[in-house]
Amino acid sequence: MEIWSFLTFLLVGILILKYLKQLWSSRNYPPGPFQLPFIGGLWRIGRTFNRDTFTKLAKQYGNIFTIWVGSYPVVVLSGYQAVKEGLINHAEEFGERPVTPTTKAMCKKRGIMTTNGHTWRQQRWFGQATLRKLGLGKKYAEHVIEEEALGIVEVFARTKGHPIDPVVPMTSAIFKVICGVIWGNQFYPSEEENQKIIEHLATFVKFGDSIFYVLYEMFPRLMEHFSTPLSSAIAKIDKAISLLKQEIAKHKEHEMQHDPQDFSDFYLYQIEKTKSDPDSTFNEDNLAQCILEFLAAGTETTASALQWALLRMATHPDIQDKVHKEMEESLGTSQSICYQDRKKLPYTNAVIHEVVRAKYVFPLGVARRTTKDVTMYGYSIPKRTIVLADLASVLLDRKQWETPEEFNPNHFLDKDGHFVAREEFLPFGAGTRVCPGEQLARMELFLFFTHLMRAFRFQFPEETGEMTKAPVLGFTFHPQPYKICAIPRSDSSQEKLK
Ligand code: HEM
Repeated sequence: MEIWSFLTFLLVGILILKYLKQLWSSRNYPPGPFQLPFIGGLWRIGRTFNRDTFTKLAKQYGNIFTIWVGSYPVVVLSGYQAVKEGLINHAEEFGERPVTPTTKAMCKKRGIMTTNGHTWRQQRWFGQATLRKLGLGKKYAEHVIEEEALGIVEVFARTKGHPIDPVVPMTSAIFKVICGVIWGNQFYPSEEENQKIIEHLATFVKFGDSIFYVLYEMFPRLMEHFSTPLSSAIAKIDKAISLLKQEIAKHKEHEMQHDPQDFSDFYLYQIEKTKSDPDSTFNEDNLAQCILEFLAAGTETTASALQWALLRMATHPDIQDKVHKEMEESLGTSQSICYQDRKKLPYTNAVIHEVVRAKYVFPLGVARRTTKDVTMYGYSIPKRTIVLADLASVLLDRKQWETPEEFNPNHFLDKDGHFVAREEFLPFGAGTRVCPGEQLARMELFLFFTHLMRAFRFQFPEETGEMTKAPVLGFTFHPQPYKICAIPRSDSSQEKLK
């Protein structure tokens, strides 16, 4: 009995000492909620992420604060000045991604989003340069987007003004754009294969939203002994990767490498070119991971932004009519719309930017990690600390935006109605890890939105009650499910606008 009492005292003593050591070592970090044993400052967050919590914490502790997740410090940057100071002025020091138990198990140090160092530099440089080539240089992506935008106009036209939930058609059209950029038009995976990949990705996203994700990050060794959704999520990711590898093999059979047409052609050519370089990280494992990341990062984000856009147009018919009128006056009878046309459509362009600002789809971006000890605003942030840039706080920053809580396209217009690019507009992050798909996403948003606005007036079905405004947090912030009517624009309605 005595030995058990002694061991219990010893264990409690060790835990108390560990806890006190943690409290002591946290004294130089930016301030934050009091740390309780085991859970740290998580008691202030609750089970699900809520924007107001971060706003309240920034108000209480300032624009840089620390939340302890168990014994791990997470430093949060809030508001434009702090995010700019961190991600742009300290770009190198804040330039890594955390390597956590989950990212290691799922991404296996491949691809762009969760890698660091040499692999990240090579994959990122190549990925970004190729997306740019396909998008802006050859106008290839623009062509793919236009086709899908016309496709979705057809889907809405077939509803003949009856209510439709836009989520599935919108997500599938955006998914196809990314597929078109990756695989080209000729060698497209079948609908069935695409569906399987979408399902595998959904399981992964669901795991990311669950409490098991947090528990696994905090206590990986302990959680390995339990059957959790992590093992199923890893299995799904592995299945998605093997499906993508089958597609890569089919692509190779067509020997397009010497006249590259799409992302996989360019990548396969790069593997060939660098095969005798011992430092090359170009291989099919990394290619499959990059493709998976483009599909995951590029689909729900853009589709959510477009869902918000339709919702906003239905709640602001005056703005919707102004957009349509500008398009009629500036584009006239021109059949096709191209990305360059945004210069002729300052109001429409401002509306699209305002949708993305006011309904940030990726509120906390993707976590960063410090590459060395950093001093910021007088606080010491040690090497390898996890940092979150609260991008939503930048897009809603009262010091930067005239009416941050309102949907106000004037945020992006000068007094003469010219479009103004704002440096506080950071929905794609900033610095060395800024979203490499930004150009593609901007093109998609512009072309999908304008094609839809030209063809339809969007309004809620008559029976729609009060809409719940709170967004749903999944991989992104997206609207609560809703139905909308796409009423074809008739000549008479166009006349009325004039
Ligand atoms: C509206 C659409 C999109 C939004 C709002 C968005 C937002 C973001 C944000 C906030 C980050 C983190 C940036 C940072 O750490 O500073 C990111 C990273 C990333 N995004 Fe996007 N994104 C969008 C579309 C896309 C598309 C279309 C693709 C690819 C086809 C893409 C691929 C990626 C990748 C690979 C990363 C990781 C970059 C790295 O770690 O170096 N995203 N995105």
